[in-house]
Amino acid sequence: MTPRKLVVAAAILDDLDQPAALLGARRSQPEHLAGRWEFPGGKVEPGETPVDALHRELREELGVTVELSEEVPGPRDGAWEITDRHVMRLWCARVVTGDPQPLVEHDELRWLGPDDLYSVPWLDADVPIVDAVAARTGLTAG
Ligand SMILES: Nc1nc2c([nH]c(=O)n2[C@H]2C[C@H](O)[C@@H](COP(=O)(O)OP(=O)(O)OP(=O)(O)O)O2)c(=O)[nH]1
Repeated sequence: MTPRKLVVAAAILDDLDQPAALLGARRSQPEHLAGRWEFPGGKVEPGETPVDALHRELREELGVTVELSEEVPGPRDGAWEITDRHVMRLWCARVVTGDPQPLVEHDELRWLGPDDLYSVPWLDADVPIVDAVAARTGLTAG
């Protein structure tokens, strides 16, 4: 069996101590994923560490540098099963420099507060991960 590729992504929060909003990103490609929302990130390239890959992806996709905080672990050795070919690791983050823009792969970004966290059509695999981020960070309504 071919090992699944590792995708790294960020739950970008407006504030790491008292988060009130999570940054969602709408995919513009490929066609079968276009219009669905996800955590910005991408695949780890050979020779790259997961954390280096995440910083690179966020620079390329959103034009920002970030500070990473805790990882949000998934059930498969700390990773989340997102497709039959990919697993994903996810870290909480905050923007340090730059104003996030949908530069490549996305056509819209939106800060989602507790009341509208599920108002966008997340990729199916991301829904339980959004739940985990909300529970872990206290980003929940009320
Ligand atoms: N970046 C990112 N990808 C996600 C998330 N949730 C989720 O199911 N995916 C899926 C979408 C893609 O099928 C896969 C990786 O996305 P990608 O754009 O970096 O890679 P890709 O489709 O070119 O991958 P590949 O077929 O060439 O191996 O992970 C998420 O929250 N963020």
